[in-house]
Amino acid sequence: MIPYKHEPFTDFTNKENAAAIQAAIEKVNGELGKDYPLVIGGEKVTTEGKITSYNPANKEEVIGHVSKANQELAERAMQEALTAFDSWRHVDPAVRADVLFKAANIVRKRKHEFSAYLVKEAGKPWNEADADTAEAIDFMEYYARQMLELKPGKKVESRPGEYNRYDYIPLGVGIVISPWNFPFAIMAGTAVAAIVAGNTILLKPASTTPIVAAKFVEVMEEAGLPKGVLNFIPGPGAEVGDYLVDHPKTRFISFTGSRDVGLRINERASKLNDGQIWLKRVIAEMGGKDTIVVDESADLELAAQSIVKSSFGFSGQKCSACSRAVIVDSVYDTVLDRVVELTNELSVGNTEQNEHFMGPVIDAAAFKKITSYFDVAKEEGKIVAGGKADDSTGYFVEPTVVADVAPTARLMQEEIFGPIVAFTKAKDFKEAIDIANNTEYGLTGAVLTRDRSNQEYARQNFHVGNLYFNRGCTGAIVGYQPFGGFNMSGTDSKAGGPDYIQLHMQAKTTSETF
Ligand SMILES: NC(=O)c1ccc[n+]([C@@H]2O[C@H](COP(=O)([O-])OP(=O)(O)OC[C@H]3O[C@@H](n4cnc5c(N)ncnc54)[C@H](O)[C@@H]3O)[C@@H](O)[C@H]2O)c1
Ligand SMILES: N[C@@H](CCC=O)C(=O)O
Repeated sequence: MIPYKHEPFTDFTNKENAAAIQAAIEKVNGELGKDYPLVIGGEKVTTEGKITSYNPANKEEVIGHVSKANQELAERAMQEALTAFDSWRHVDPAVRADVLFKAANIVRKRKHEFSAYLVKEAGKPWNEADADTAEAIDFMEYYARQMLELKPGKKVESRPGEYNRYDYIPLGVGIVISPWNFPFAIMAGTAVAAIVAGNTILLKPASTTPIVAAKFVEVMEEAGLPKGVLNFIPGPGAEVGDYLVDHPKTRFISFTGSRDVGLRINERASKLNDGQIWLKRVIAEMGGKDTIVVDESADLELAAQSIVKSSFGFSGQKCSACSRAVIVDSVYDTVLDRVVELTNELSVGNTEQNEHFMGPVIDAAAFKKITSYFDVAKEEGKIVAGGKADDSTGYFVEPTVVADVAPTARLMQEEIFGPIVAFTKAKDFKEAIDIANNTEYGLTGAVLTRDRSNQEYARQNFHVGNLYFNRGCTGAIVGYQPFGGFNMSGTDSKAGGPDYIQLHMQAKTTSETF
């Protein structure tokens, strides 16, 4: 077994690589508008009602149509998943891991094609699409190895005349509900973790990005996953989601998305329904309101670069994105001025060619929500860069910097999920950390400092699941920086970490007396 190493990112300044992704985008352009079925018990099911996926950079362009599940089809998928569980749970974990290794290799060979779909369907710039695809490969490679490690169980002690074992067994049927912002990595990662652990699943991707999910389902079939283990049921969250969350045979729910939907799922899952004989397990990775703190000892150029990259990468549409910069008084103006300079250099546009740092935001609803914060920004601070938007062809929002915002202002508290960063001044480092902690979230954060005592103070007191020093707060790598947050950011499941697979399993003690 080759030791796990994360999939390298593609260097698109290399002409061959640039030509390869361009060719993949051309190929995808030739496939636009196709129909994709549901997959239930291995059977391809086409429905009359469809979810249509559009290019957010070009509102008129249809990426594809996906059949739409309703409650009846969701029930059929549940029955297929229950049947498949009876056999899949007994399949040797090494064989289950092999399916993931093979799938990772299939994706690796078609890497740019997947990234091209992410460019077209989610509006990702090339580098962000490439990172999303690389992360999907990483999840498959990493969780497969994790399962092999767990296969023999964990060591427990035995007394003379006694043989004790501690083994992990799967849970049952899981509902995997994924967001649109990492339409490949998070969707595939949450699905394969559940599957390799021996569970069967119903996968409900976000309705804005179902095509890349449909492509992934094809890969899993090609990799040899038996029928009924992965059932693909895109559909409206409220209708299909609620039905399956409430279902008495649902054993666990793996959800990644917003705070409000996560809370709804958590609440509904806690209610006992007729025929239910277990407590449902909920894995919920939710929103963020992430802060970068800069003190007076920091490399201020690095600080400015880190804030810009973390705030505006993929148009700020990451749960990890920096949306608050808390800067100590003495260097506030210097950092703010440099961030404004760097922000003014960024370009926004269609990312089909590699010309723009930022593409569109995902859809009309996101555009409306994000731009509504421009008025809030004018009330609560001063817009010093950006502040304009254009939805005539696609949903383009300028990267926006808002200065002099109070720590408790809406702009500093609410998840905007777009390219807007608010700046706040702190009188000293301790106050900066207090401000960083004053939201209900606790996902990521970064501290730029050369002062070791400040760094250690932050390590102990900055309450986030992923804390970074002297870099930005986005871009966790599977197996290197396990990812998940505290408080309203979710259950801190730490995707891509050594404890993740176990969340999809239960431990069984057996004790034999001789
Ligand atoms: N913590 C993390 O790891 C992480 C990662 C990515 C995104 N996010 C968060 O996700 C959000 C953005 O994604 P989004 O807009 O897709 O989130 P969302 O909550 O609107 O949707 C997420 C998924 O839930 C489904 N859904 C909606 N209503 C449902 C219901 N009643 N029952 C079951 N499922 C339902 C949606 O269809 C979608 O598939 C942001 O808040 C972001 O911070 C968190
Ligand atoms: N894991 C990603 C964020 C996922 C949420 O959107 C990061 O670390 O930037």
